[in-house]
Amino acid sequence: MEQYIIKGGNPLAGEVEIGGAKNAALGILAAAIMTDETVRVDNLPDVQDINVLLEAISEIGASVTRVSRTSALINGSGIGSVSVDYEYIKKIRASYYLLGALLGKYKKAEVPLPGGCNIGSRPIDLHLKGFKALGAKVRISHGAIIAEADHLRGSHIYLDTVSVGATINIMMAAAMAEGRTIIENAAKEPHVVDAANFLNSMGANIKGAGTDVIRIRGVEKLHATEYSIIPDQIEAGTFMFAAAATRGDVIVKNVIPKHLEATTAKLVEIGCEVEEFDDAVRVVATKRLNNTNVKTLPYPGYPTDMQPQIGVALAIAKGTSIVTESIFENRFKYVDELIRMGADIKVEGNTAVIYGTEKLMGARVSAPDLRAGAALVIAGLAAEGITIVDDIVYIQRGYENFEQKLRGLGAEIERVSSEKEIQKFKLRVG
Ligand SMILES: CC(=O)N[C@H]1[C@@H](OP(=O)(O)OP(=O)(O)OC[C@H]2O[C@@H](n3ccc(=O)[nH]c3=O)[C@H](O)[C@@H]2O)O[C@H](CO)[C@@H](O)[C@@H]1O
Ligand SMILES: C=C(OP(=O)(O)O)C(=O)O
Repeated sequence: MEQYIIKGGNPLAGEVEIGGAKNAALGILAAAIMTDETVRVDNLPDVQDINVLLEAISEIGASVTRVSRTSALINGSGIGSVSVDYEYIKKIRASYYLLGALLGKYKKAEVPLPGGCNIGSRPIDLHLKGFKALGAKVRISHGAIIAEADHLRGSHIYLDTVSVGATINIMMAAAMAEGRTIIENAAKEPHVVDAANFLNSMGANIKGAGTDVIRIRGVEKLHATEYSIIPDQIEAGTFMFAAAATRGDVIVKNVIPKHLEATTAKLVEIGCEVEEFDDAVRVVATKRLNNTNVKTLPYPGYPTDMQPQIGVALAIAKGTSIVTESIFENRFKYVDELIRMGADIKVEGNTAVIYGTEKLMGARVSAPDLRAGAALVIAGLAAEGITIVDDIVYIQRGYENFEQKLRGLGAEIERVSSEKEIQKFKLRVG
């Protein structure tokens, strides 16, 4: 079991390069198997979830060639099975994208129920409702979802909750259905747009992605493409809050500033300077942060995947802040760990009332999930003394070279796996 050990107190300073968006890449890699021609995907993030999905698609017969750390060639012509039976696939949320991809291409898919971070009950009823509207029969058998159809036919689908996963999944299946599909109340996240752009580059006919009405004209075949994934706005936002919480000065490079608007607005509100460039943002925090209120919402609202990170910053801000989580019911698990570091936070239902404290103290804490884990690392960087974060396997699901990137900004952080290494770090940092 690996841990991060951190000596806090250094303001982060310098430049950090952001990788490709995990949640866009997961949809795009699943969609890549929808053609029998070779697809090249660039700017893949080098994270655990991507490796798991690539293994899963090669397990069903697709050929996957890693041409570099961040690029892969995928050819779906050899797929011999539409049944995804891979022991790790259950661990990732995005395994559900193989349903839409396989159903669209082969009109049949059998995929284990998805896993992912335990941040709420996370039903996939809307995905299944969409597949059914396209004419598929859907059943659950022995922990797997089986969806099949003689023909998929375009349909008018209204999503009663805004869902990123359902929007992308239905878009994939509908891309190869007969006729026209309209998805209403679609999610507008940048990764929805990226998945649509990718499918269009393969010959799909999808219009309106990025608005709440997506129109899809089904095509019979998709073809080869070369595509580069958008930058990860959540990784970027995490570094922006790390800069803020440590009163640092960080240039976050290779981003699309427009995708960071909600994060930037909150950083400015709590007293940071945020300078925007064409493909970078600079975050400067020179004094103690101010309090604010924030509510998570679908894009372009403040992202739920950035909720724990702002929670940590507000824990050391002046005054009282209120954080409302409106997407997932179980996303405050980092709060108990933060309290162990000296934070003063009360959670009631989907609201956390954060009474800012002057400083946090290093402690041994556990990452309860991906973003909460990253937030606890930020807490450790801002805290006085040594913090050890356990269960970093969650963090590795979504952050590439996290500790190297932080070290590049002056953080004292090591990935360790034994008591001996912990002692060595403590001796070194004094
Ligand atoms: C792999 C991936 O991209 N994960 C992201 C994706 O998760 P995921 O695709 O699971 O999230 P959704 O956007 O689907 O979920 C939004 C809300 O809709 C509800 N819902 C969703 C589907 C459904 O069939 N029925 C239903 O009720 C969920 O419980 C939740 O309350 O979007 C979330 C919201 O931006 C992010 O936090 C996750 O990081
Ligand atoms: C919650 C996340 O991932 P997943 O949906 O894959 O669990 C995330 O990326 O923050």
